Amino acid sequence: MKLLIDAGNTRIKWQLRARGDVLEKGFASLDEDVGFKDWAPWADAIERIAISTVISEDRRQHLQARLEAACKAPVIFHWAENRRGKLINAYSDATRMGADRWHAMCGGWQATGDGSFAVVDAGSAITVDYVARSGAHLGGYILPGKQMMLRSLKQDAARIGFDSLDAEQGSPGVSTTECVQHGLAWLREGMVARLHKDVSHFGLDRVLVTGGDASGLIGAGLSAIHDPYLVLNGLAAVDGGWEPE
Ligand SMILES: Nc1ncnc2c1ncn2[C@@H]1O[C@H](COP(=O)(O)OP(=O)(O)O)[C@@H](O)[C@H]1O
Ligand SMILES: CC(C)(COP(=O)(O)O)[C@@H](O)C(=O)NCCC(=O)O
Ligand SMILES: [K+]
Repeated sequence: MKLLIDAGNTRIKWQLRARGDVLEKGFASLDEDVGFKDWAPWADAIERIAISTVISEDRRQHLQARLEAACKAPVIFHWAENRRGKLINAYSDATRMGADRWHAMCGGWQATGDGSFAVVDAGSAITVDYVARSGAHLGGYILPGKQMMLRSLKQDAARIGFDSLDAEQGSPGVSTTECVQHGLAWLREGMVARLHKDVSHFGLDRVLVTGGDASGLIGAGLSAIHDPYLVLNGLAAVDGGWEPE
């Protein structure tokens, strides 16, 4: 049995797999013991732990130590690579790319076969990456995520005080709360429109979306396949021995 972990800046996503089948899965806050309790019953049966992460080196070491204390299995970290199979990273220095972006692209490639695709990961930050049918990564974007935007408005402007409000509409707001929350919806709509334009411009066959705020983008009209575990699918393929050609 294998434990797969995608440790992002906000949450970890995990799955227990045996012979490729997903037996258990879940989300947990990185700073709580929730995930550990969830998979504790299987601790003795876990033979290997594979991790894709973008957290700081301090937090990474802490996570590794906790896993090693809870489980005898080896802990293996996988990072972004120059290439894997036909998939070729556009970064000249692949070590600078977030492992989650690379593994999401690997998951997209596995799901799409020889098709081209866009991957959107709406997590702490939002990332967008485009992959051509040949497997060439065309590049991507990094944007602040929903909570990051709200936090920066609250922290960096003295007189923006607002409440939470799950605004789906981008109509002009008539209070601070509405202006901020409708502003987010407005930005989402703009992002979705631009993404659809790029999909047509680059002739991409499909869009895959993941991350905690994926449903917000779908609500704003994003035409995409939603897979909350996309990064883990790519990680599983890489850890399972999918050969870099
Ligand atoms: N239960 C939840 N806990 C934390 N964030 C959540 C939750 N549900 C949805 N979200 C949203 O998901 C985002 C984090 O997405 P996630 O994919 O877990 O990020 P990361 O990969 O950076 O850890 C947050 O910005 C938040 O808006
Ligand atoms: C952009 C990210 C912060 C997204 O991570 P997340 O928000 O999902 O936790 C992460 O992929 C990262 O730290 N990337 C390193 C820079 C790069 O990819 O170029
Ligand atoms: K992520």
